[in-house]
Amino acid sequence: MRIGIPKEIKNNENRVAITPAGVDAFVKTGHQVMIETNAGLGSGFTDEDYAAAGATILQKAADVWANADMIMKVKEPLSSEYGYFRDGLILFTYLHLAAEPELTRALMEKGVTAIAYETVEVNRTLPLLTPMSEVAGRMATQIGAQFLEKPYGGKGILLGGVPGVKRGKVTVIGGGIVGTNAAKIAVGLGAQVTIIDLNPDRLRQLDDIFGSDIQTMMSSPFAIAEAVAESDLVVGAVLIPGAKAPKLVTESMIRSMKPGSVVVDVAIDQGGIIETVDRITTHDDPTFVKHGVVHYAVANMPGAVPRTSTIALTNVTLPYALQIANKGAIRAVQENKALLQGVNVAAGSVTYKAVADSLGHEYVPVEKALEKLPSVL
Ligand SMILES: NC(=O)C1=CN([C@@H]2O[C@H](COP(=O)(O)OP(=O)(O)OC[C@H]3O[C@@H](n4cnc5c(N)ncnc54)[C@H](O)[C@@H]3O)[C@@H](O)[C@H]2O)C=CC1
Ligand SMILES: CC(=O)C(=O)O
Repeated sequence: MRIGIPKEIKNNENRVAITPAGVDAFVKTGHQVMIETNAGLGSGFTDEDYAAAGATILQKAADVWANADMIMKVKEPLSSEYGYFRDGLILFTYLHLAAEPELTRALMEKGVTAIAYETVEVNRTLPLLTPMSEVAGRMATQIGAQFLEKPYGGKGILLGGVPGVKRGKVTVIGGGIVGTNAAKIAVGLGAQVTIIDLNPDRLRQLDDIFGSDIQTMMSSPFAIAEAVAESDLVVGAVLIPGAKAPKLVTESMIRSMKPGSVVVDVAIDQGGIIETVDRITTHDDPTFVKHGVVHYAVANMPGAVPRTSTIALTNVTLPYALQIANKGAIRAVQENKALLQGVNVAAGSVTYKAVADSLGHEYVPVEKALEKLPSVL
């Protein structure tokens, strides 16, 4: 199979979908890898590194897209890339389609087989989301702590306090991978940490992990309102796989926070859980202030630490990408249930139920959609 790796074009997105080690693995199993020039530079990998591993370096993104059977990316294609879509193309990347109606329509209209990293599922875990959630969770507290500083618009507190001065309060809503990692850093800084989740088993696990370092609370509008009002920093870390995120933090809850407090809505890639976050922000201009509260809503947080993130991401995506390359997309997803659950769009239909429901499209089970595809894929 011919695998194409374009350079990422999202604001400050310095990750790349493959490392030289990944190229080596593809080439050694008989595949061809084409990579856009300088695609890896932001992550510290040069064209020479990729060429030495056996990749062909192409000067233009258009040539990478046009010559590849499968495109591997990090972030969802932007509108300027929709023109590269074509019938039969396999796209393997983060997609977050519940928050991307136009992209979904373009993939459907052009007959792309779109496999989303974030919905590949193994035993109710999301192995291709996990490493980036680890990165974003850790960053969320680090970033929140920075924006609490006065020069960054915050109320001017140190989360850990100092002897004789109260510690700051951090509320993490959603105690999964992002939430646990945000809490880890917050506890490490010495903050007072509350984690809110809907799943009692998860709350028990968190209690076992953190002991008396944190407070756990069952999720309800009442509990969230109470915790948010008292918090210096709120981290939004809820996920309902594939679906648009529920708006759990309302505008009146944000109004109840003290001026200079900070909210970091990590779940923004699925639409966000904070009602007052009405736009995605970028690493260039990451915050805005509403009701006196600093809002951070960057949808590609790990893009700011690309070296760590590229290696962590490709560690988990490569084994699945190799299966697609070795067997073709149809047989690979038929033989691997985890990968099957990654298929969001195929043969012009939405094949992931939560995405179809969120966007009002008809849901077509993957197996049925695959019957319409030519067996060469
Ligand atoms: N902005 C960015 O750069 C990044 C964003 N993310 C996003 O962060 C979000 C969280 O991801 P993960 O932690 O990996 O998901 P996860 O599935 O590990 O955790 C989600 C948690 O939310 C909980 N939950 C569901 N409904 C809830 C409710 N009503 N109230 C409280 N908790 C609720 C679940 O029980 C689960 O524990 C996702 O949208 C993911 O895509 C992940 C990485 C980077
Ligand atoms: C998960 C995701 O969308 C990211 O790492 O950018």
